[in-house]
Amino acid sequence: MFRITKEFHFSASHQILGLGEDHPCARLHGHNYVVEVELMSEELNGIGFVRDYRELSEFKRFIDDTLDHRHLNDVLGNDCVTAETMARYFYNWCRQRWPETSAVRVKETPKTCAEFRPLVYPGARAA
Ligand SMILES: Nc1nc2c(c(=O)[nH]1)N=C([C@H](O)[C@H](O)COP(=O)(O)OP(=O)(O)OP(=O)(O)O)CN2
Ligand SMILES: [Zn+2]
Repeated sequence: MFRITKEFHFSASHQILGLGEDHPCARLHGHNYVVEVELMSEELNGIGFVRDYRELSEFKRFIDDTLDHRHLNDVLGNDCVTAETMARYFYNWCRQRWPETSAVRVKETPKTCAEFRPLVYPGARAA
């Protein structure tokens, strides 16, 4: 099995409501987000790629156009924008375009990481 990853970076604000008032994340704050997209395949295409990293530039454009330097609660339309919910949101976005997508990780800080990975990897053939 082959596995490739590519990182994407953006900055945005959010506020997690429903936490106690004394919880710092209930206050408006921001992160320099790092999103890591993972693709897996048992086969390579004729070039020897799981998929050309350059094809993932569409995800970079999506992030820049819709999320970068924005307030995530407004963009995503809810007040529970956690690293976990973002990882699932990004997974679904990537999976619709690239069937080899196997997981997405979201890092809000250098010390934390949330991953969405379906329990059963649906599998995909190389494009
Ligand atoms: N399971 C989750 N826990 C928390 C999330 C999350 O998305 N999922 N988010 C936050 C905050 O939004 C933010 O990420 C702060 O996290 P925290 O680790 O508390 O960051 P700090 O830099 O303040 O941590 P230090 O321990 O002071 O370094 C909180 N929890
Ligand atoms: Zn936060």
